[in-house]
Amino acid sequence: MSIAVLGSGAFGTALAIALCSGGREVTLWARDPATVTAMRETRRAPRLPEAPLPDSLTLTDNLAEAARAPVLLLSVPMQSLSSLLGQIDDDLDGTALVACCKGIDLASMTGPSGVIATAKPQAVPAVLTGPSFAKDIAAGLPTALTLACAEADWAQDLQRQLSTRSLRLYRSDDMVGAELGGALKNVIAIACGAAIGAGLGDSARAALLTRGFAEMMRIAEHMGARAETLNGLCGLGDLTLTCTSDLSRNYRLGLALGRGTDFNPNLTVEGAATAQALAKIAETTALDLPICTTVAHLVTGALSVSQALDALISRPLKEE
Ligand SMILES: NC(=O)C1=CN([C@@H]2O[C@H](COP(=O)(O)OP(=O)(O)OC[C@H]3O[C@@H](n4cnc5c(N)ncnc54)[C@H](O)[C@@H]3O)[C@@H](O)[C@H]2O)C=CC1
Ligand SMILES: O=C(CO)COP(=O)(O)O
Repeated sequence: MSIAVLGSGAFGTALAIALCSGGREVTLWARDPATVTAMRETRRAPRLPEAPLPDSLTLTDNLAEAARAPVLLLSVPMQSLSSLLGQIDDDLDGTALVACCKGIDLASMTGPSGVIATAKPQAVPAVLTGPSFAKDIAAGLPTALTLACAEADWAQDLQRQLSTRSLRLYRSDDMVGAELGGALKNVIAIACGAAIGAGLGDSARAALLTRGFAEMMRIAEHMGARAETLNGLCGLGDLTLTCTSDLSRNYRLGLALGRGTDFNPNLTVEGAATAQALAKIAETTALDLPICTTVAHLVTGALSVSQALDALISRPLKEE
């Protein structure tokens, strides 16, 4: 059984480490040859330096070679997925492309499964998502994720191939629901971080998390996802983790905005772009998305934290 992970960031590295258990043949691809050389020498990856790379893990900067594996885990940031797939000449007929990124592509306004379907229509798209920090997966701590694939045989096969003793995958055929859960929770996590950073307290965070989840459900229904999917690991599960942990970069961006402190611009914060996509959707549909649109204005600086909170709190009273 051979698997290639494309993208050597924190998440790709963690997945590659976890999958090396159980005798799988795993390759980790990074785009930068110098990074690959350094990883070979140090057996560490720059975005997850605390985790040693197993001896059995193959490291490469050769994309065409890595892409020959029958299962490819796509672990680059959402806005880079389309360009990554465009660099692979092969049409990947019958290859399983498992998206591990969380967000909405701003160019196509679709999630990862839509990007895959456009770039590689002959491939089998799937989504791996749910509450999990790279650090925990790499350390072998217990983690449960959603593996979504519309093709039943593939879903079962991938679930088996990608589960380990510490990584427990639940199966779903609702790819849109699974990928929306992962994308949308990041936006709500920014809002929750901002509330805590501004000193508004845990009760305000619980309100944002719950009303944010109501917005996630509205968007999911509009996009044809099933409510039960969002109630699972990839929706409610990941929302809970990301809105309550300092390990989350989305939450930490919110904290920095709330506190008025600096934030490292080199960190991957998927919720910032996803919020812009949601603001566009709110503009062009009748969907009521006050928290998501407020976050969109907050991250661009169009609203200050106090203006954002005023805008939310002064909305007309309504039924829950
Ligand atoms: N870090 C985590 O705990 C988790 C991350 N994710 C998701 O995984 C995705 C990737 O995130 P991280 O690995 O954390 O990010 P990261 O910031 O640690 O790494 C991103 C990696 O992608 C590479 N990259 C960027 N553009 C590229 C391109 N065009 N071609 C090839 N490589 C490119 C960068 O060089 C870097 O190695 C995100 O969508 C994130 O939401 C999902 C679950 C957990
Ligand atoms: O998706 C994640 C946890 O499930 C990681 O969260 P951040 O991208 O906010 O760090």
